[in-house]
Amino acid sequence: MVAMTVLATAAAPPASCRDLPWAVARERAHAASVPLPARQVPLARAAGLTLADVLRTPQPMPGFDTAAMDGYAVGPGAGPWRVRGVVRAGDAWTGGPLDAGEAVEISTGAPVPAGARVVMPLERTDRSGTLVRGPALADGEHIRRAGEDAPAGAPLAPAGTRIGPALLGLAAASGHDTLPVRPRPRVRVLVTGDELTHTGRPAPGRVRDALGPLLPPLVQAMGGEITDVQHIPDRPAGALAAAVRGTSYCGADVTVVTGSTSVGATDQLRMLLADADARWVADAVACRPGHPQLLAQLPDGHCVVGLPGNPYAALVAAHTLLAPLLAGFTARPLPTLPRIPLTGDIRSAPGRTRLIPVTWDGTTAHPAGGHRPAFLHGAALADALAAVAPEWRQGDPAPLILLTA
Ligand SMILES: Nc1nc2c(c(=O)[nH]1)N[C@H]1C(S)=C(S)[C@@H](COP(=O)(O)OP(=O)(O)OC[C@H]3O[C@@H](n4cnc5c(N)ncnc54)[C@H](O)[C@@H]3O)O[C@H]1N2
Ligand code: MOO
Repeated sequence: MVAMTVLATAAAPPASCRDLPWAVARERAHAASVPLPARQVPLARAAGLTLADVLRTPQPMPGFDTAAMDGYAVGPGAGPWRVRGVVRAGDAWTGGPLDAGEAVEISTGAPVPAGARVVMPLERTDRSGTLVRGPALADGEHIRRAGEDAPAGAPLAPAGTRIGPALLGLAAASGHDTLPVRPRPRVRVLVTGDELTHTGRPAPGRVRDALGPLLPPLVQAMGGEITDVQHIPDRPAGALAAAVRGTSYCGADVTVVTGSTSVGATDQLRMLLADADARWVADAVACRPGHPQLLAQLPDGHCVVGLPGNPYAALVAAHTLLAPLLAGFTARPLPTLPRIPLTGDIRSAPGRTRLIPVTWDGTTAHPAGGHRPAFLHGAALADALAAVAPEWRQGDPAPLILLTA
């Protein structure tokens, strides 16, 4: 908990973190967080989390010589082969090695008896009584040898990998029941703005809160977890400071404050952070929209992200500062952004990176729709946000942040 009394020495943000270039702001936000302690969780609770340690297979994969086709495992020789028995998936063959001229009927996934040279697919064989004939095949055909995908101890995935469905299946296939993970960083949201309403159509002068509904799924897609969305009145002054302080930040690792980043009478965030002797990471970013966004750390390390009240500006700012910060909490690398040719009715901005919602047809990106700071129309239809640098020219590639939420 941090005392937030007004200090005569309250520090203004240093010039070194003011108006950061957009790419630098992402890097600084990523470097600002310390990875959360690792814990072991069952596979069923690991989806979407981040691997905290290298994943190795404790056993060879496959674990035994396995038939890759339904048919016959045959020993040496050109045939015909005498069928000695049947092995189905899940069986253990106890009949000893196959000698020259011997075969077993076998199912896909069954253990191949020692001595088998190949598995012949059923549809390429001709059986008569206990004798089976088949084509000449190269040694080992249709047999998956033990350890040929990965020997015991082989690394399967590095620390920092996001745990998706395929990784869960791979972990299970190699014999793991639990995984070492970084938990989701916990994020609470404080929505400010006395003009905001939360249901129905807003009356004249009132504005419907767009960020309360937008932020929880966005944070989830960025690898975090929302603990709480609170609505904080602008008046009386001091309500926001008290809410930020909260009781041990309500267990959150990050506090996101919306709608208090500007310089108006009710925009208290910068002042309360300065009063609390916060360490500034980013005090405004040279981008459009989203310029007044900020990131600071209270003396005990708790991170506070300020998102502008304009909803599209807030979305841009969340992708600029919050996503890299959350990646750092889980020791994920800062994502490298694909660079895709961009065309359309776009103007770059001198000295600033413009963030434009775009659709991407597989080769070229195009503007998706309206993207003034308060309007989410383009973003709602977009595949990605394109980061348009000041020097960008029509048709040049631009880095894309893919929108997965
Ligand atoms: N004198 C200056 N004024 C402003 C500047 C500036 O540099 N100097 N910057 C402008 C820019 S750019 C932005 S962005 C905003 C950021 O202001 P705040 O973060 O303090 O946000 P508010 O002023 O409270 O709100 C701005 C706008 O957004 C609406 N809003 C707020 N919260 C929500 C919400 N949850 N859902 C929907 N809409 C929301 C609010 O009603 C305002 O219309 O400052 C400019 N001013
Ligand atoms: O840049 Mo503000 O962030 O225009 O909406």
